[in-house]
Amino acid sequence: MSLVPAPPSALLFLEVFRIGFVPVGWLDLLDIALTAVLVYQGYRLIRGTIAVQVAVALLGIYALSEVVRAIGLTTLNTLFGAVGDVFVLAVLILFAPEIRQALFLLGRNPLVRRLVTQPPRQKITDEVVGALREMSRDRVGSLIAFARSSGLRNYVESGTQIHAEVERDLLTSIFFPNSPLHDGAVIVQGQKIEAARCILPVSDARTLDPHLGLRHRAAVGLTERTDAFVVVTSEETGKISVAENGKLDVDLSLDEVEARFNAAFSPARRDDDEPAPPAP
Ligand SMILES: Nc1ncnc2c1ncn2[C@@H]1O[C@H](COP(=O)(O)OP(=O)(O)OP(=O)(O)O)[C@@H](O)[C@H]1O
Repeated sequence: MSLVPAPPSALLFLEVFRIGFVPVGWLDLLDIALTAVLVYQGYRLIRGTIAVQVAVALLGIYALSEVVRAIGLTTLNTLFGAVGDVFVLAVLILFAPEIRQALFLLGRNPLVRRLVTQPPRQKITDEVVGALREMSRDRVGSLIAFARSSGLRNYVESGTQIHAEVERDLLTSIFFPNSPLHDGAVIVQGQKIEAARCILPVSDARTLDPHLGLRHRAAVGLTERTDAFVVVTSEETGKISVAENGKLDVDLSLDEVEARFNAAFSPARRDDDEPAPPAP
């Protein structure tokens, strides 16, 4: 009895049909489909260029070498063998521009981009902290809500849709006092500023400082109903506050805000997050 485990391909091989006495399995079908896609994409890439003629010539040489080998022409076979040794190198050199373009296109594929690029969270943090620094210094009132697991669609729809990158200059322009969008809240979902001028639910919690105005109460109100993370700059004092889980922390430094932001969006934190308390 053999103790050597069967190769995975043998385990996965499930016969679908037979061509004569040759069994065809799911793996073969997958293999054929992937090869077809690859060849088709390669063809699309070089279609209409001189590379087509080069590819045809190379295929011709390859076919000829196989014929020569099959019928046993020794001298020619040795010659083609020598060519075969440098075949891969020749393909790489001859098709360098096409290969570069294919890799470039592959890198632009959203699926691959997701795998190979870091999520730009740090960039968002930097942009937001930069905007908060400016708005706090210039005493510009602002209210920015960051969606986490609870969707904020209802609130997004109450405002003006933007769907733009999170950038410091855009945030400061939105909240600039003369801007038509400065009233209300900005909502960030994922990597985008989804909307501005959004109306958030106002908290009437008696535990809040009675001097707090509507901007801060709206920040708390949203976090009572959802697990959003909200930052506020006060127009009156320039202080920066963070609202989370129905609580407001006032007068935080930029470093503290950054730490809170990073903690709120770290994957570990998301997993152990308590659900937001129900709306009162
Ligand atoms: N429900 C709401 N949703 C979103 N934004 C709101 C809401 N209510 C008020 N605001 C925003 O808050 C602004 C009013 O701020 P108010 O002065 O009452 O608050 P505050 O908490 O004292 O803030 P600040 O310290 O900046 O003055 C409004 O101009 C508006 O932009």
